[in-house]
Amino acid sequence: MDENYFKLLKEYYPSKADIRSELISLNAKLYLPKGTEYFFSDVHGEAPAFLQLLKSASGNIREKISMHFGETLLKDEQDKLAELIYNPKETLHQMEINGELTEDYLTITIHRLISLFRFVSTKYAKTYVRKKFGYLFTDIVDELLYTNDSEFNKKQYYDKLVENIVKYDAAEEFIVTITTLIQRISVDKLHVVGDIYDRGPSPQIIMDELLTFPNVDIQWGNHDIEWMGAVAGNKALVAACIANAISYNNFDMLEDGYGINLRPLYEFAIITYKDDPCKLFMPRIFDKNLYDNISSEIAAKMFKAISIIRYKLDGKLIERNPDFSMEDRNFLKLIDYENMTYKGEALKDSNFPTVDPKNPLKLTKAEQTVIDTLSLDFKRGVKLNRHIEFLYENGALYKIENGSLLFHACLPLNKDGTFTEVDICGKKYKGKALMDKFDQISRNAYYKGDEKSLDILWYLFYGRYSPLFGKSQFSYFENIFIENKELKKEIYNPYYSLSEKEEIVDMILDEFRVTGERRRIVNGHVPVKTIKGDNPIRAKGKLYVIDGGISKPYQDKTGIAGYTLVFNSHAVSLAEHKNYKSITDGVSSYRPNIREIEVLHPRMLIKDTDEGKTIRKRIEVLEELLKKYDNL
Ligand SMILES: O=P(O)(O)OC[C@H]1O[C@](O)(COP(=O)(O)O)[C@@H](O)[C@@H]1O
Ligand SMILES: [Mn+2]
Repeated sequence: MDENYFKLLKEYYPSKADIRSELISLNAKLYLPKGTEYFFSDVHGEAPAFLQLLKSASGNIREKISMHFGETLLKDEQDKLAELIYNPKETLHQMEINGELTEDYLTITIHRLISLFRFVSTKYAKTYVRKKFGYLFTDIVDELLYTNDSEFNKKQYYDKLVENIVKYDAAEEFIVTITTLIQRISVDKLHVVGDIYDRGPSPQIIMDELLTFPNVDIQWGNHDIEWMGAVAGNKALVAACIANAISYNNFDMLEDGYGINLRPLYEFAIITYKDDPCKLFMPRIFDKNLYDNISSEIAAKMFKAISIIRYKLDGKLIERNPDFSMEDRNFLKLIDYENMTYKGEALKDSNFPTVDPKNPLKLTKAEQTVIDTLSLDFKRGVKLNRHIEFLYENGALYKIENGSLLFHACLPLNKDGTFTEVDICGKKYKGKALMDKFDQISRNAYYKGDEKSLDILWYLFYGRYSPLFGKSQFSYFENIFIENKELKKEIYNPYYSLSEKEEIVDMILDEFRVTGERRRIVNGHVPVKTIKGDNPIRAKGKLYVIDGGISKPYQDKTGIAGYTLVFNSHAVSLAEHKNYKSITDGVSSYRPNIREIEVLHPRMLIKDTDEGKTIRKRIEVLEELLKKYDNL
């Protein structure tokens, strides 16, 4: 490192004492226990369940309450305290209505919350805990937290602080502050292994929450890249987002949540498909819209209208990208319009008023207007753009941290277990290089608006060798129009059977240079069918697949409401969530089944983590600075 570097660094440390003080705390920090990492995946727009799991730290806060108050509070009181921590505003509001918000209650509750906060934050350094403080009540929280009320000299001071919080009507705000802190300190890091978008009704609420979270990373899923591509300017992906959303009746999300004006599509659909009942396009309704109620009959017309537009745009994209080798997915070109068949199978619906058999990919003028206006809303939507930007800034195709290699779906493999070479713009990539290339292209699409990169985002959503998709085809056309199951089959990439083997997982971890005694891959994407005996733990514990179906439409298939992975200083554990209702209804008493999978002996300290490595490097540099200090 050259002199200039140290000269610059010296400006941050006005005296040698400053460096020494930093060195002392850094060296000590290495011996604190590692913070708790939470891994979620495939939350698919299910905001209430996700928020519940996040706020309760997958049930961990309830566990802490019972550890701390097990001998002094009845179970019912513990539940109530948990409920207050998860949803402070709503709980206090309800108590006020019930006339339960007495001064006594507020005083006792503040004491309890402080005591719990002290308990959950003991494993962290004071500086770390302080960093989590917001801007409200900072000094008061600090005093209460680090003053022991049993210290005789300070008892009165401590009690007066709490008393005056209540007296000056600040109790409710204070409770909200301290409960948020308890939540924040219980989850040090959040990893979302993809698929925040599609199916469920409110991905925008999940994103709003993630935006407030101090330490979160996202490994993009195929459904995220679809939305990212749409916002970046890929019209075929705009059509896909709208079609997926309407097929699940997510009108509130589109119009109220993201301000996407559906009026042009609506008008176009009711005119064009006036006498067509669009039976095959009825939306699947799991959640009712509160603000934007549209009848299923109209929704079906809109779904069909945008689907035809989608197939046309897909077809054109496939044509202009022969290197994608996706001609067999060019539905409208493959239809035999005389016999109304597709790949030899009869079409269940053959009313295509806007398709010209001689030029099936040509959008009518009205269709063009519809997709142009929708695309403009994707481009301009302030909230949507903030969310997508957040995905770009805090996300990537994969991440490596503390021995975990995280990616959403797969790494394309050949049947013999070797990495599949994928042709991108005339050059072949495989393994880690393939992931890095796709990552870079995803950013070029958004930040530079590069046309080819925009088309590659489409490929990442649907493509045969996309590491985000991992299947032979996405049967969104066949599922609607064709009876024959053979044509609908989506065949998984060999990754899915091969990754059951430890040596394959080791090979992938080696490829990504993930070292260490304990290392693992964490994936989402494929629902783990627990009812059928599927196991989320594979390859002798080196691969976890945590898509267990927080997504409501998938719970019949999985039998549960998903998995979350928790990695704290004691163990890597798998939390199995029973069902959606048990998460969102049993709010306060909710505790998932927790299985400890990798037990860590001795307890894992910061020095054993990636953060520890960074700290050690800092120490090295600071020690060097100290040596040179007088001569700089
Ligand atoms: O049940 P839906 O919503 O129609 O989705 C089914 C489609 O979703 C996919 O599974 C992709 O979505 P996932 O990434 O959530 O698995 C396709 O392979 C499949 O055709
Ligand atoms: Mn997925």
